[in-house]
Amino acid sequence: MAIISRRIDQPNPISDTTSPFPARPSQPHAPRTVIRWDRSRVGAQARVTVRVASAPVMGTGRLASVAWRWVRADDYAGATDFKWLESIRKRRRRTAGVMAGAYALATTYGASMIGGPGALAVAVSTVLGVGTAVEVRKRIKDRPAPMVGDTGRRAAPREQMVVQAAVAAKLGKEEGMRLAKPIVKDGLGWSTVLQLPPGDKARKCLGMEGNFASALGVGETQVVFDLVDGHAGQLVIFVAESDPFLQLYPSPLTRQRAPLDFWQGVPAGINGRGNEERLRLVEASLLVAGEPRAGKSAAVNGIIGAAALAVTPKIHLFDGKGAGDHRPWRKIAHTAVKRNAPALLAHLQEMQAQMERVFDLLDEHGGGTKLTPELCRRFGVDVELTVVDETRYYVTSPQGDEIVDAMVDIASRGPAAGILLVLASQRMTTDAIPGPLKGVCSLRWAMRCPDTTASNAVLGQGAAGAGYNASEIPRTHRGVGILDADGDDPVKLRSYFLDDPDLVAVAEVAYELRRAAGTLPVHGDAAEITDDLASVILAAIGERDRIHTEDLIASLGAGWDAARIATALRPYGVTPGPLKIGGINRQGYRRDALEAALLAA
Ligand SMILES: Nc1ncnc2c1ncn2[C@@H]1O[C@H](COP(=O)(O)OP(=O)(O)OP(=O)(O)O)[C@@H](O)[C@H]1O
Repeated sequence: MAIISRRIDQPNPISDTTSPFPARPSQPHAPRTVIRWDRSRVGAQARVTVRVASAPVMGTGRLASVAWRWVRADDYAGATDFKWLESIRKRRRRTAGVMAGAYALATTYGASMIGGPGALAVAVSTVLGVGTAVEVRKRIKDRPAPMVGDTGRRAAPREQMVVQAAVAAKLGKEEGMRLAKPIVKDGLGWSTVLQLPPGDKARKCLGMEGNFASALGVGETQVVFDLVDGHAGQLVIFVAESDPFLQLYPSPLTRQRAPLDFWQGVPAGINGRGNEERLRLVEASLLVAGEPRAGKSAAVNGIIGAAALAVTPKIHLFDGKGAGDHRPWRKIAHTAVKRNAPALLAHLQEMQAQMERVFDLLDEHGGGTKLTPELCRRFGVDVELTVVDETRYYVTSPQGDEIVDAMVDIASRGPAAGILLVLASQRMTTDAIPGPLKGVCSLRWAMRCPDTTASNAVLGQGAAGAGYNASEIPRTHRGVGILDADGDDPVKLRSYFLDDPDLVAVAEVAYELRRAAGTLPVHGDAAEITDDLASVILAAIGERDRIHTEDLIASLGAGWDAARIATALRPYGVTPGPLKIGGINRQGYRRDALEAALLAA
């Protein structure tokens, strides 16, 4: 069904060469007569003639029908006081009778003045003229052409067009399809609520935005469907003026000059309706997946930036790709390790130990089952954010099984203790993101995926069928993804973007804020960041062949204790042993043992 009728200057379908008449032999020097038999034009002319001829009759009929409904007092059809209703009808019948009498009198008078047939013709044509005007006005109103707003730009379409587009897009049956709310200007577009025919479900329409956009004649990504709370048969339709996902949204973090409240959520990006989406990381672990160059690092950088500006969260970065995507954050990160699976395992085990400590604190102090900002201050603990980029590198390493077990534990129980996990992956296969791990990440962010299977692997089985398919995101829409937070319907958004200079600037502001708050990590300076904790320990041992654990702790600085050193070195098979230094026998470490283990790793 045509929704927006457009004038198309079609070529004459039956040209000279295809004429059904045999071509005349051309006569030299005689002007050639071309016979055009334009069937479509004849049809169009016939249609126009019928439409013009029918206008007076249809308009007069319409007038008569309105008059008749008025006399019958149909506008008071719902009234229950029949006596009162009958009095209205009586009054109207009288008025109609007076008007008909006046009309007859005027015609009779006209006939006596200008002659019978002439007066009759004037009387009839007056009525038909009014009828024609009514009909023409209605046809202009109903014409299915895009409305043009005051500014000359295309404004909201008419109700009828929206309903017709909904029918053409097969959102439901024609009968009973209507708008439940008027079309209103809504931000950078318009919106309305569609009432589906009884029995048709609005949820079924999710994912059919493309069909509707095609029927309406707008871009696929301009249309957003939303469900209406409390009504399964109504659908919110939003249509943006232009493609909201082609715009670049600079991150609001670039304007942040004061510590940010991480507990209020991380600004993630802008959805199809132009509204901001936030990620509540303190409630769940996040999985970000998508094909190469889809925008995972950009999304993750926004999260790290927010945590950095929040001043207190401790940030631990594990880069399985090794491309240095996290380089700007190293100044403020408590851990920044590249391609080192044993180091990740050690860190995860440390996070598990921290998780148990927090749960014990919560239990002992009866402070509830979840960490809150207030409890953080009371217990002197901080949120710990671990970001693992290119997870596949780690889960397929020799430590893979242990890493997956630790990740599953942290992803499922950690958020309540402020131990947060963000995993990013280019691959969605089970070797990259094992099933149990996927199951416990209740925040899932699918950037463009290569196919529906991959998209479902991130968003869950059946997500594509329910209208959420990240493989349908155009390749040009980098940074656009579908965010599925348990408990809410998934939402499409474009992440905020921090270009390289912005990243450096935000990291600089975060560094200063952390310095003022006294929350910079012990190394505190980019130059001191090494690839993993074992290297940090080796650097702290320095030129000494052997060192007692307590001297090593003093050398490493704040944030270190015997347990942390032991956890960091365990994956390398390095354990403390009794060492006699300066005549004192205590537990300590040998430099050569650690060097050998690091070389072998
Ligand atoms: N939200 C965004 N807005 C605008 N452009 C973006 C956005 N996100 C990503 N891009 C563009 O896409 C490019 C690739 O993004 P990014 O490096 O984040 O992808 P990736 O998925 O991490 O890639 P890889 O898997 O190869 O590491 C960026 O350099 C940037 O130009």
